[in-house]
Amino acid sequence: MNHDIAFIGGGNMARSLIGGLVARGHAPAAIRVAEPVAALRAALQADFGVTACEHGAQAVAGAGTWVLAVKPQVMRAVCEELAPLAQAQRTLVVSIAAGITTAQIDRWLGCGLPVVRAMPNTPALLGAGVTGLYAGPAVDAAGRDFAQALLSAAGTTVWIDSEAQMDAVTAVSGSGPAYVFLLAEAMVDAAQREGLPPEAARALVLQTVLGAARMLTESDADASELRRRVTSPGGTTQAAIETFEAGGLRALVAAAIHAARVRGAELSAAND
Ligand SMILES: NC(=O)C1=CN([C@@H]2O[C@H](COP(=O)(O)OP(=O)(O)OC[C@H]3O[C@@H](n4cnc5c(N)ncnc54)[C@H](OP(=O)(O)O)[C@@H]3O)[C@@H](O)[C@H]2O)C=CC1
Ligand SMILES: O=C(O)[C@@H]1CCC=N1
Repeated sequence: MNHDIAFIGGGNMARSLIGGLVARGHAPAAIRVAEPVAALRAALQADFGVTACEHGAQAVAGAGTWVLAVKPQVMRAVCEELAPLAQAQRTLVVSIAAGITTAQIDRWLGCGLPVVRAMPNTPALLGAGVTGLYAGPAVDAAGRDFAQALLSAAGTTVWIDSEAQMDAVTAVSGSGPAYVFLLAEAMVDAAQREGLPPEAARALVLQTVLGAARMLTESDADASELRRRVTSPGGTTQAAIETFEAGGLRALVAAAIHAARVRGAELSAAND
């Protein structure tokens, strides 16, 4: 199998994936990116040594795998423009777009192609991402293996058997880093409101998030047990946790993730 990879779209997520691939030893010469924004092309070339082109046709020529990394709103037009080349090359297609289904991608590319739907997240840039993967019906074992190897450069991977669940994956882990960043922003703001200088507030919050994430992934205890160990009866943490619970934090998180999942389905329907 030809291991050259063409990215269509060189924005935030493609940049994270390319950074992960190059950091893990994938040859930059075997990665090409199509990206209309000149400044993004220059940055990708300078930072990772990959080849960046203005047009999709230049990037995909000879590439065995295409990673479709454009917004859902332009995916149909991008695919239809590349359909003749997709049919000629019979390429493996990996779409990372939120909401857009493997059947839509296949139809827009002219039908019959192996399409993998992947949902990575931005920690991919550090090799600390997680990707949900779903293989469409035309994907063979070699295609699954290559898609998994590609996304493994970004972190861990989880295969999903039912494509309908990919919108939930998107809502949980695709968008999830933003939820953690929002909590960090709110904690830094609150720390300053309580009188801490901005730099101290930032340093305290960032290391707290990092330390807590490491405990979640490196200790045997689950999140509720780790929380219990911080929460001295009648102490400071209890006062904070009771405030979160009284404010409906759990229901709010559930409603937010539900809204993200519903939005994924809407993106599919609205851009068909
Ligand atoms: N950001 C994230 O955390 C994640 C994003 N995704 C998915 O990844 C995809 C990209 O998202 P993201 O990287 O955030 O978006 P960005 O807007 O940062 O990147 C998309 C890039 O594609 C470019 N583009 C537009 N049309 C074309 C074209 N015809 N050929 C090549 N490139 C083109 C855009 O240029 P221009 O701005 O000029 O339109 C833009 O630079 C989306 O489908 C999203 O759902 C998936 C997981 C996580
Ligand atoms: O916000 C979005 O639509 C994309 C998909 C997951 C993360 N970012």
